[in-house]
Amino acid sequence: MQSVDTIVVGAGVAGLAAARLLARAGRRVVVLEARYRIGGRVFTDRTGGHVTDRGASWIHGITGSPVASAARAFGMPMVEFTVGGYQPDSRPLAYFDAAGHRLDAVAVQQYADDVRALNRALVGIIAGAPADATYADVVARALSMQDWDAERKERVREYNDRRAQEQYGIGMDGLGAHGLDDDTVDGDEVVFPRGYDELAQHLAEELDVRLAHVVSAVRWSASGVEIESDRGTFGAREAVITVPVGVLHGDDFVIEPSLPAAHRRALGLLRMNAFEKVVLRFAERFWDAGVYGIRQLGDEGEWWHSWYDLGRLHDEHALLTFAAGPAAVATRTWSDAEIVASTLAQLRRIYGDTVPDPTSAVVTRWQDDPFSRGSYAYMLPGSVGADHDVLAEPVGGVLHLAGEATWGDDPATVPGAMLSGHRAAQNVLGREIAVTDLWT
Ligand SMILES: Cc1cc2nc3c(=O)[nH]c(=O)nc-3n(C[C@H](O)[C@H](O)[C@H](O)COP(=O)(O)OP(=O)(O)OC[C@H]3O[C@@H](n4cnc5c(N)ncnc54)[C@H](O)[C@@H]3O)c2cc1C
Repeated sequence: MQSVDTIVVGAGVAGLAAARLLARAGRRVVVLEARYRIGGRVFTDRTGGHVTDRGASWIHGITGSPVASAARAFGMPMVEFTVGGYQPDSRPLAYFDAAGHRLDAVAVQQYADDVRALNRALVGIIAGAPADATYADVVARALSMQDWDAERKERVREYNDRRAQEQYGIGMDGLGAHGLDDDTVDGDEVVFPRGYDELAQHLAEELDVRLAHVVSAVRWSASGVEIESDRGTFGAREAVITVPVGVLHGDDFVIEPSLPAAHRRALGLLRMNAFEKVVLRFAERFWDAGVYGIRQLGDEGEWWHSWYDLGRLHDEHALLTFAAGPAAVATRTWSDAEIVASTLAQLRRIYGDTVPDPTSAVVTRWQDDPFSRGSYAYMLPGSVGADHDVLAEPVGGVLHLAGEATWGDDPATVPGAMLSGHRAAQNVLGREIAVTDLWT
Protein backbone atom coordinates (compact mmCIF):
# COMPACT_ATOMS: atom_id res chain seq x y z
CA MET A 1 0.00 0.00 0.00
CA GLN A 2 1.35 3.41 -0.96
CA SER A 3 1.24 6.00 1.81
CA VAL A 4 1.29 9.77 1.62
CA ASP A 5 0.24 12.63 3.88
CA THR A 6 -3.02 13.47 2.10
CA ILE A 7 -5.05 11.78 -0.62
CA VAL A 8 -7.41 13.90 -2.69
CA VAL A 9 -10.12 12.01 -4.54
CA GLY A 10 -11.16 13.81 -7.73
CA ALA A 11 -9.15 16.11 -10.00
CA GLY A 12 -11.89 18.65 -10.62
CA VAL A 13 -11.41 22.27 -9.57
CA ALA A 14 -12.17 21.53 -5.88
CA GLY A 15 -9.71 18.65 -5.68
CA LEU A 16 -6.97 20.42 -7.62
CA ALA A 17 -7.35 23.57 -5.51
CA ALA A 18 -7.10 21.58 -2.26
CA ALA A 19 -4.15 19.53 -3.53
CA ARG A 20 -2.27 22.57 -4.80
CA LEU A 21 -2.58 24.41 -1.49
CA LEU A 22 -1.61 21.34 0.52
CA ALA A 23 1.39 20.60 -1.69
CA ARG A 24 2.49 24.20 -1.41
CA ALA A 25 2.25 23.86 2.38
CA GLY A 26 4.74 20.99 2.18
CA ARG A 27 2.40 17.98 2.29
CA ARG A 28 2.97 14.87 0.20
CA VAL A 29 -0.26 14.73 -1.78
CA VAL A 30 -1.62 12.25 -4.31
CA VAL A 31 -4.75 13.02 -6.36
CA LEU A 32 -6.74 9.98 -7.50
CA GLU A 33 -8.89 10.67 -10.56
CA ALA A 34 -11.24 8.16 -12.20
CA ARG A 35 -11.24 9.67 -15.68
CA TYR A 36 -8.42 9.79 -18.21
CA ARG A 37 -8.33 13.58 -17.88
CA ILE A 38 -8.37 16.23 -15.17
CA GLY A 39 -10.94 19.03 -14.80
CA GLY A 40 -14.08 17.04 -13.96
CA ARG A 41 -17.06 19.18 -14.90
CA VAL A 42 -14.69 21.75 -16.41
CA PHE A 43 -14.13 20.01 -19.74
CA THR A 44 -13.10 21.67 -22.98
CA ASP A 45 -13.65 19.78 -26.23
CA ARG A 46 -11.38 20.84 -29.14
CA THR A 47 -12.73 18.45 -31.77
CA GLY A 48 -12.49 19.75 -35.34
CA GLY A 49 -10.54 22.82 -34.27
CA HIS A 50 -13.56 24.25 -32.41
CA VAL A 51 -13.34 25.12 -28.73
CA THR A 52 -16.45 23.91 -26.89
CA ASP A 53 -16.80 23.93 -23.14
CA ARG A 54 -18.99 20.90 -22.52
CA GLY A 55 -19.20 21.64 -18.79
CA ALA A 56 -18.83 25.04 -17.14
CA SER A 57 -18.56 28.09 -19.43
CA TRP A 58 -19.19 31.17 -17.34
CA ILE A 59 -17.90 33.11 -14.41
CA HIS A 60 -21.25 34.48 -13.26
CA GLY A 61 -19.88 37.88 -12.24
CA ILE A 62 -16.18 38.70 -12.05
CA THR A 63 -16.32 41.19 -9.16
CA GLY A 64 -14.60 39.53 -6.21
CA SER A 65 -14.44 36.17 -8.02
CA PRO A 66 -11.45 34.01 -7.07
CA VAL A 67 -11.72 32.28 -10.43
CA ALA A 68 -11.41 35.62 -12.25
CA SER A 69 -8.32 36.45 -10.17
CA ALA A 70 -6.80 33.05 -10.91
CA ALA A 71 -7.62 33.32 -14.62
CA ARG A 72 -5.95 36.73 -14.85
CA ALA A 73 -2.86 35.48 -13.02
CA PHE A 74 -2.70 32.41 -15.29
CA GLY A 75 -3.01 34.58 -18.41
CA MET A 76 -6.34 33.11 -19.54
CA PRO A 77 -8.16 35.42 -21.96
CA MET A 78 -11.78 36.19 -20.99
CA VAL A 79 -14.65 37.58 -23.08
CA GLU A 80 -17.63 39.46 -21.66
CA PHE A 81 -20.86 37.47 -22.18
CA THR A 82 -23.36 38.66 -19.58
CA VAL A 83 -26.25 36.32 -20.34
CA GLY A 84 -25.32 33.30 -18.22
CA GLY A 85 -27.59 34.15 -15.31
CA TYR A 86 -30.86 34.08 -17.30
CA GLN A 87 -31.33 37.82 -16.84
CA PRO A 88 -34.38 39.26 -18.63
CA ASP A 89 -32.59 42.24 -20.19
CA SER A 90 -29.04 42.92 -18.95
CA ARG A 91 -27.80 42.65 -22.55
CA PRO A 92 -29.79 42.81 -25.82
CA LEU A 93 -31.83 39.67 -26.48
CA ALA A 94 -34.21 38.99 -29.37
CA TYR A 95 -37.51 37.97 -27.74
CA PHE A 96 -40.22 36.20 -29.75
CA ASP A 97 -43.80 35.86 -28.56
CA ALA A 98 -45.86 32.69 -28.76
CA ALA A 99 -46.89 33.54 -32.34
CA GLY A 100 -43.25 33.96 -33.41
CA HIS A 101 -43.27 37.78 -33.58
CA ARG A 102 -40.36 39.74 -32.21
CA LEU A 103 -41.11 41.87 -29.13
CA ASP A 104 -40.34 45.56 -29.44
CA ALA A 105 -38.19 47.43 -26.91
CA VAL A 106 -41.20 48.68 -24.94
CA ALA A 107 -42.62 45.18 -24.52
CA VAL A 108 -39.22 43.80 -23.44
CA GLN A 109 -38.88 46.59 -20.88
CA GLN A 110 -42.36 45.86 -19.50
CA TYR A 111 -41.55 42.16 -19.26
CA ALA A 112 -38.23 42.80 -17.47
CA ASP A 113 -39.91 45.25 -15.07
CA ASP A 114 -42.55 42.63 -14.24
CA VAL A 115 -39.85 40.01 -13.60
CA ARG A 116 -38.02 42.37 -11.25
CA ALA A 117 -41.21 43.36 -9.43
CA LEU A 118 -41.93 39.71 -8.75
CA ASN A 119 -38.34 39.07 -7.62
CA ARG A 120 -38.69 41.85 -5.05
CA ALA A 121 -41.98 40.40 -3.77
CA LEU A 122 -40.46 36.93 -3.57
CA VAL A 123 -37.85 37.90 -0.96
CA GLY A 124 -40.41 38.41 1.81
CA ILE A 125 -42.62 35.54 0.66
CA ILE A 126 -39.74 33.05 0.73
CA ALA A 127 -38.73 34.26 4.20
CA GLY A 128 -42.22 33.51 5.52
CA ALA A 129 -42.83 30.29 3.56
CA PRO A 130 -43.05 26.85 5.20
CA ALA A 131 -39.84 24.81 5.32
CA ASP A 132 -41.05 22.39 2.66
CA ALA A 133 -42.32 25.04 0.21
CA THR A 134 -41.25 24.62 -3.41
CA TYR A 135 -40.08 27.48 -5.60
CA ALA A 136 -43.30 27.02 -7.60
CA ASP A 137 -45.34 27.56 -4.40
CA VAL A 138 -43.69 30.89 -3.58
CA VAL A 139 -43.85 32.13 -7.18
CA ALA A 140 -47.58 31.30 -7.29
CA ARG A 141 -48.13 33.18 -4.06
CA ALA A 142 -46.16 36.22 -5.24
CA LEU A 143 -48.07 36.26 -8.53
CA SER A 144 -51.44 36.10 -6.73
CA MET A 145 -50.55 39.42 -5.10
CA GLN A 146 -49.90 41.23 -8.40
CA ASP A 147 -52.57 43.29 -10.06
CA TRP A 148 -51.76 41.91 -13.54
CA ASP A 149 -53.88 40.25 -16.20
CA ALA A 150 -53.52 36.48 -16.80
CA GLU A 151 -51.11 36.91 -19.74
CA ARG A 152 -48.64 39.05 -17.76
CA LYS A 153 -48.77 36.63 -14.84
CA GLU A 154 -48.20 33.66 -17.11
CA ARG A 155 -45.15 35.24 -18.75
CA VAL A 156 -43.54 35.92 -15.36
CA ARG A 157 -44.45 32.45 -14.04
CA GLU A 158 -42.92 30.98 -17.17
CA TYR A 159 -39.78 33.14 -16.75
CA ASN A 160 -39.25 31.80 -13.23
CA ASP A 161 -39.78 28.20 -14.28
CA ARG A 162 -37.37 28.51 -17.21
CA ARG A 163 -34.83 30.31 -15.09
CA ALA A 164 -35.03 27.49 -12.51
CA GLN A 165 -34.49 24.99 -15.33
CA GLU A 166 -31.51 26.84 -16.78
CA GLN A 167 -29.89 27.78 -13.48
CA TYR A 168 -30.65 24.67 -11.44
CA GLY A 169 -31.50 22.02 -14.04
CA ILE A 170 -34.87 21.30 -12.45
CA GLY A 171 -38.37 22.75 -12.90
CA MET A 172 -39.48 25.07 -10.13
CA ASP A 173 -42.00 22.55 -8.75
CA GLY A 174 -39.12 20.26 -7.71
CA LEU A 175 -36.86 22.93 -6.22
CA GLY A 176 -36.89 23.89 -2.54
CA ALA A 177 -37.78 27.57 -2.02
CA HIS A 178 -35.31 27.90 0.84
CA GLY A 179 -32.49 26.12 -0.96
CA LEU A 180 -31.89 28.86 -3.52
CA ASP A 181 -28.68 30.79 -3.46
CA ASP A 182 -29.12 34.46 -4.13
CA ASP A 183 -27.79 34.15 -7.69
CA THR A 184 -26.78 37.82 -7.86
CA VAL A 185 -24.42 38.55 -10.71
CA ASP A 186 -21.68 40.90 -9.42
CA GLY A 187 -20.02 42.57 -12.39
CA ASP A 188 -19.80 41.26 -15.92
CA GLU A 189 -20.10 37.61 -16.72
CA VAL A 190 -17.22 36.21 -18.76
CA VAL A 191 -16.35 33.08 -20.71
CA PHE A 192 -13.05 31.60 -21.90
CA PRO A 193 -12.46 31.59 -25.65
CA ARG A 194 -9.41 29.29 -25.27
CA GLY A 195 -11.35 26.97 -22.96
CA TYR A 196 -12.15 26.83 -19.24
CA ASP A 197 -9.93 23.75 -18.84
CA GLU A 198 -6.83 25.97 -18.83
CA LEU A 199 -7.80 26.72 -15.22
CA ALA A 200 -7.55 23.04 -14.29
CA GLN A 201 -4.30 22.65 -16.22
CA HIS A 202 -2.71 25.50 -14.30
CA LEU A 203 -3.99 24.33 -10.92
CA ALA A 204 -2.59 20.84 -11.62
CA GLU A 205 0.95 22.00 -12.44
CA GLU A 206 3.51 19.97 -10.49
CA LEU A 207 0.85 17.88 -8.71
CA ASP A 208 0.99 14.08 -8.51
CA VAL A 209 -2.30 13.25 -10.25
CA ARG A 210 -3.01 9.57 -10.93
CA LEU A 211 -5.49 9.35 -13.79
CA ALA A 212 -7.75 6.33 -14.43
CA HIS A 213 -7.90 5.43 -10.73
CA VAL A 214 -11.52 4.67 -9.90
CA VAL A 215 -12.03 4.85 -6.15
CA SER A 216 -14.61 2.45 -4.73
CA ALA A 217 -14.11 2.68 -0.95
CA VAL A 218 -12.95 5.20 1.63
CA ARG A 219 -12.22 3.64 5.04
CA TRP A 220 -11.45 5.94 7.89
CA SER A 221 -10.57 5.78 11.59
CA ALA A 222 -8.96 8.11 14.08
CA SER A 223 -5.54 7.00 12.85
CA GLY A 224 -6.04 7.73 9.16
CA VAL A 225 -7.66 6.71 5.89
CA GLU A 226 -7.40 3.88 3.39
CA ILE A 227 -8.61 4.51 -0.11
CA GLU A 228 -9.39 1.56 -2.34
CA SER A 229 -9.13 2.06 -6.09
CA ASP A 230 -9.16 -0.30 -9.05
CA ARG A 231 -5.39 0.23 -9.22
CA GLY A 232 -4.54 -0.50 -5.61
CA THR A 233 -5.04 0.80 -2.11
CA PHE A 234 -3.56 4.03 -0.83
CA GLY A 235 -3.08 5.13 2.77
CA ALA A 236 -2.82 8.60 4.27
CA ARG A 237 -3.24 10.61 7.43
CA GLU A 238 -6.31 12.28 5.92
CA ALA A 239 -8.33 12.49 2.71
CA VAL A 240 -10.21 15.17 0.82
CA ILE A 241 -13.15 13.68 -1.08
CA THR A 242 -14.46 15.83 -3.95
CA VAL A 243 -16.58 13.41 -5.99
CA PRO A 244 -19.98 14.79 -7.05
CA VAL A 245 -23.10 14.16 -4.96
CA GLY A 246 -24.31 11.72 -7.63
CA VAL A 247 -21.27 9.52 -6.95
CA LEU A 248 -21.65 9.84 -3.16
CA HIS A 249 -25.25 8.62 -3.53
CA GLY A 250 -24.22 5.56 -5.56
CA ASP A 251 -23.62 2.03 -4.26
CA ASP A 252 -20.22 1.73 -5.94
CA PHE A 253 -18.59 4.40 -3.76
CA VAL A 254 -18.69 3.50 -0.07
CA ILE A 255 -17.51 5.38 2.97
CA GLU A 256 -16.87 3.20 6.05
CA PRO A 257 -17.87 3.83 8.75
CA SER A 258 -20.70 5.76 7.12
CA LEU A 259 -20.82 9.54 7.38
CA PRO A 260 -22.28 11.10 10.56
CA ALA A 261 -26.05 11.62 10.68
CA ALA A 262 -25.83 15.37 9.97
CA HIS A 263 -23.83 14.72 6.79
CA ARG A 264 -26.22 11.97 5.68
CA ARG A 265 -29.20 14.26 6.23
CA ALA A 266 -27.62 17.07 4.17
CA LEU A 267 -26.63 14.65 1.42
CA GLY A 268 -30.19 13.29 1.35
CA LEU A 269 -31.47 16.79 0.57
CA LEU A 270 -29.27 17.16 -2.51
CA ARG A 271 -29.91 15.67 -5.95
CA MET A 272 -27.98 15.82 -9.20
CA ASN A 273 -29.88 17.73 -11.85
CA ALA A 274 -30.59 17.10 -15.52
CA PHE A 275 -28.87 19.76 -17.61
CA GLU A 276 -27.25 19.30 -21.02
CA LYS A 277 -25.74 21.58 -23.62
CA VAL A 278 -26.48 21.57 -27.35
CA VAL A 279 -24.08 23.58 -29.53
CA LEU A 280 -24.96 24.02 -33.19
CA ARG A 281 -22.46 25.39 -35.73
CA PHE A 282 -23.68 26.77 -39.05
CA ALA A 283 -22.04 27.80 -42.31
CA GLU A 284 -23.80 31.14 -42.13
CA ARG A 285 -25.66 33.31 -39.69
CA PHE A 286 -29.46 33.50 -40.04
CA TRP A 287 -30.45 35.01 -36.70
CA ASP A 288 -30.79 38.61 -35.49
CA ALA A 289 -27.63 40.69 -35.49
CA GLY A 290 -26.53 42.72 -32.48
CA VAL A 291 -28.04 40.48 -29.83
CA TYR A 292 -26.41 38.20 -27.26
CA GLY A 293 -29.16 35.64 -27.55
CA ILE A 294 -32.66 34.67 -28.63
CA ARG A 295 -35.60 33.78 -26.40
CA GLN A 296 -38.91 32.18 -27.32
CA LEU A 297 -41.81 32.92 -24.97
CA GLY A 298 -44.94 30.78 -24.61
CA ASP A 299 -45.66 27.09 -25.07
CA GLU A 300 -43.62 26.84 -28.28
CA GLY A 301 -40.53 27.45 -26.19
CA GLU A 302 -41.32 24.75 -23.65
CA TRP A 303 -37.99 22.98 -24.26
CA TRP A 304 -35.80 25.06 -26.58
CA HIS A 305 -36.52 28.57 -25.39
CA SER A 306 -33.09 30.22 -25.24
CA TRP A 307 -30.16 30.39 -27.66
CA TYR A 308 -26.88 32.14 -26.97
CA ASP A 309 -24.73 33.50 -29.79
CA LEU A 310 -21.25 31.97 -29.45
CA GLY A 311 -20.04 34.29 -32.21
CA ARG A 312 -19.15 36.60 -29.33
CA LEU A 313 -16.37 34.18 -28.33
CA HIS A 314 -15.11 32.90 -31.65
CA ASP A 315 -15.23 33.93 -35.24
CA GLU A 316 -17.94 31.42 -36.14
CA HIS A 317 -21.72 31.13 -36.54
CA ALA A 318 -22.71 29.07 -33.53
CA LEU A 319 -25.62 28.88 -31.10
CA LEU A 320 -25.74 27.30 -27.65
CA THR A 321 -29.01 26.06 -26.18
CA PHE A 322 -29.73 23.89 -23.15
CA ALA A 323 -31.82 20.82 -22.50
CA ALA A 324 -32.57 21.88 -18.95
CA GLY A 325 -34.67 20.01 -16.39
CA PRO A 326 -37.70 18.28 -18.00
CA ALA A 327 -36.25 18.61 -21.54
CA ALA A 328 -33.03 16.89 -20.48
CA VAL A 329 -34.96 14.08 -18.79
CA ALA A 330 -37.27 13.59 -21.78
CA THR A 331 -34.48 13.60 -24.40
CA ARG A 332 -31.99 11.53 -22.39
CA THR A 333 -32.59 8.44 -24.52
CA TRP A 334 -32.77 10.32 -27.83
CA SER A 335 -29.92 10.18 -30.33
CA ASP A 336 -27.89 13.32 -30.98
CA ALA A 337 -29.55 13.56 -34.41
CA GLU A 338 -33.03 13.51 -32.85
CA ILE A 339 -32.10 16.20 -30.35
CA VAL A 340 -30.56 18.40 -33.04
CA ALA A 341 -33.65 17.93 -35.27
CA SER A 342 -35.91 18.99 -32.39
CA THR A 343 -33.92 22.18 -31.76
CA LEU A 344 -33.85 22.96 -35.49
CA ALA A 345 -37.63 22.64 -35.76
CA GLN A 346 -37.89 25.41 -33.19
CA LEU A 347 -35.32 27.64 -34.93
CA ARG A 348 -37.17 27.15 -38.25
CA ARG A 349 -40.44 28.16 -36.61
CA ILE A 350 -38.86 31.49 -35.74
CA TYR A 351 -36.52 32.08 -38.70
CA GLY A 352 -38.19 30.08 -41.48
CA ASP A 353 -37.50 26.94 -43.47
CA THR A 354 -34.35 28.42 -44.97
CA VAL A 355 -32.50 27.75 -41.70
CA PRO A 356 -29.81 25.31 -42.85
CA ASP A 357 -28.76 22.11 -41.16
CA PRO A 358 -25.78 22.71 -38.87
CA THR A 359 -22.33 21.83 -40.12
CA SER A 360 -21.59 20.21 -36.74
CA ALA A 361 -23.23 19.74 -33.36
CA VAL A 362 -22.18 18.91 -29.81
CA VAL A 363 -24.67 17.29 -27.41
CA THR A 364 -23.54 16.58 -23.85
CA ARG A 365 -24.51 13.54 -21.76
CA TRP A 366 -23.70 14.46 -18.16
CA GLN A 367 -26.67 12.49 -16.83
CA ASP A 368 -25.09 9.27 -18.13
CA ASP A 369 -21.54 10.02 -17.03
CA PRO A 370 -20.72 7.61 -14.17
CA PHE A 371 -18.32 10.14 -12.62
CA SER A 372 -20.85 12.98 -12.35
CA ARG A 373 -24.39 11.49 -12.84
CA GLY A 374 -25.81 14.91 -13.65
CA SER A 375 -24.40 18.39 -14.04
CA TYR A 376 -24.57 19.83 -10.52
CA ALA A 377 -26.57 19.46 -7.31
CA TYR A 378 -29.82 21.21 -6.45
CA MET A 379 -31.69 21.31 -3.16
CA LEU A 380 -34.94 19.49 -2.46
CA PRO A 381 -37.82 21.14 -0.60
CA GLY A 382 -37.05 21.06 3.12
CA SER A 383 -33.46 22.22 2.74
CA VAL A 384 -31.73 25.52 3.32
CA GLY A 385 -28.56 26.89 1.73
CA ALA A 386 -26.49 26.24 4.85
CA ASP A 387 -27.13 22.49 4.50
CA HIS A 388 -24.44 22.49 1.81
CA ASP A 389 -21.78 23.53 4.32
CA VAL A 390 -22.75 20.79 6.78
CA LEU A 391 -21.20 18.36 4.31
CA ALA A 392 -17.83 20.07 4.72
CA GLU A 393 -17.64 19.55 8.50
CA PRO A 394 -14.49 17.45 9.09
CA VAL A 395 -15.28 13.81 9.94
CA GLY A 396 -13.22 12.18 12.68
CA GLY A 397 -10.47 14.72 12.08
CA VAL A 398 -9.38 12.76 8.98
CA LEU A 399 -12.07 13.02 6.32
CA HIS A 400 -12.96 16.23 4.49
CA LEU A 401 -15.67 16.54 1.85
CA ALA A 402 -15.30 19.31 -0.72
CA GLY A 403 -16.78 20.18 -4.11
CA GLU A 404 -19.41 22.51 -5.50
CA ALA A 405 -22.22 20.94 -3.46
CA THR A 406 -20.45 21.66 -0.17
CA TRP A 407 -20.23 25.42 -0.69
CA GLY A 408 -23.48 27.07 0.47
CA ASP A 409 -22.68 30.61 -0.59
CA ASP A 410 -22.28 29.87 -4.30
CA PRO A 411 -23.02 26.20 -4.97
CA ALA A 412 -23.16 24.62 -8.42
CA THR A 413 -20.30 26.78 -9.70
CA VAL A 414 -16.58 26.72 -10.38
CA PRO A 415 -15.88 29.46 -7.78
CA GLY A 416 -17.85 27.41 -5.23
CA ALA A 417 -15.76 24.34 -6.07
CA MET A 418 -12.51 26.31 -5.81
CA LEU A 419 -13.41 27.90 -2.48
CA SER A 420 -14.52 24.55 -1.08
CA GLY A 421 -11.09 23.15 -1.96
CA HIS A 422 -9.46 26.06 -0.18
CA ARG A 423 -11.57 25.44 2.92
CA ALA A 424 -10.73 21.73 2.91
CA ALA A 425 -7.01 22.52 2.71
CA GLN A 426 -7.33 24.88 5.67
CA ASN A 427 -9.18 22.22 7.65
CA VAL A 428 -6.48 19.65 6.89
CA LEU A 429 -3.70 22.04 7.91
CA GLY A 430 -5.62 23.37 10.91
CA ARG A 431 -4.75 26.94 10.04
CA GLU A 432 -5.79 29.72 7.69
CA ILE A 433 -4.08 30.08 4.34
CA ALA A 434 -4.66 32.77 1.73
CA VAL A 435 -6.79 31.71 -1.23
CA THR A 436 -4.45 33.85 -3.35
CA ASP A 437 -1.78 31.15 -2.74
CA LEU A 438 -3.59 29.29 -5.51
CA TRP A 439 -2.35 31.66 -8.17
CA THR A 440 0.52 33.72 -6.74
C1 LIG B 1 -23.10 21.41 -18.44
C2 LIG B 1 -22.55 22.18 -17.27
C3 LIG B 1 -22.56 23.56 -17.29
C4 LIG B 1 -22.05 24.28 -16.21
N1 LIG B 1 -21.98 25.63 -16.30
C5 LIG B 1 -21.32 26.31 -15.34
C6 LIG B 1 -21.00 27.68 -15.52
O1 LIG B 1 -21.27 28.26 -16.59
N2 LIG B 1 -20.36 28.34 -14.51
C7 LIG B 1 -20.01 27.70 -13.35
O2 LIG B 1 -19.42 28.36 -12.46
N3 LIG B 1 -20.27 26.39 -13.16
C8 LIG B 1 -20.90 25.69 -14.13
N4 LIG B 1 -21.10 24.35 -13.99
C9 LIG B 1 -20.78 23.73 -12.70
C10 LIG B 1 -19.27 23.50 -12.51
O3 LIG B 1 -18.74 22.88 -13.64
C11 LIG B 1 -19.06 22.64 -11.28
O4 LIG B 1 -19.72 23.24 -10.16
C12 LIG B 1 -17.60 22.46 -10.90
O5 LIG B 1 -16.78 22.25 -12.02
C13 LIG B 1 -17.51 21.28 -9.94
O6 LIG B 1 -16.17 21.06 -9.55
P1 LIG B 1 -15.89 19.95 -8.45
O7 LIG B 1 -14.43 19.88 -8.30
O8 LIG B 1 -16.75 20.17 -7.27
O9 LIG B 1 -16.45 18.58 -9.10
P2 LIG B 1 -15.96 17.81 -10.41
O10 LIG B 1 -15.45 18.77 -11.42
O11 LIG B 1 -17.06 16.91 -10.82
O12 LIG B 1 -14.71 16.97 -9.89
C14 LIG B 1 -14.87 15.74 -9.23
C15 LIG B 1 -13.89 14.74 -9.82
O13 LIG B 1 -14.06 13.49 -9.17
C16 LIG B 1 -13.86 12.48 -10.13
N5 LIG B 1 -14.48 11.24 -9.67
C17 LIG B 1 -15.80 10.92 -9.65
N6 LIG B 1 -15.97 9.68 -9.18
C18 LIG B 1 -14.76 9.22 -8.88
C19 LIG B 1 -14.28 7.98 -8.35
N7 LIG B 1 -15.11 6.98 -8.05
N8 LIG B 1 -12.95 7.83 -8.17
C20 LIG B 1 -12.06 8.82 -8.49
N9 LIG B 1 -12.47 10.00 -9.00
C21 LIG B 1 -13.80 10.20 -9.18
C22 LIG B 1 -14.50 13.04 -11.37
O14 LIG B 1 -14.05 12.37 -12.54
C23 LIG B 1 -14.10 14.50 -11.31
O15 LIG B 1 -12.91 14.74 -12.02
C24 LIG B 1 -21.56 23.60 -15.07
C25 LIG B 1 -21.55 22.21 -15.06
C26 LIG B 1 -22.01 21.50 -16.15
C27 LIG B 1 -21.91 20.01 -16.15
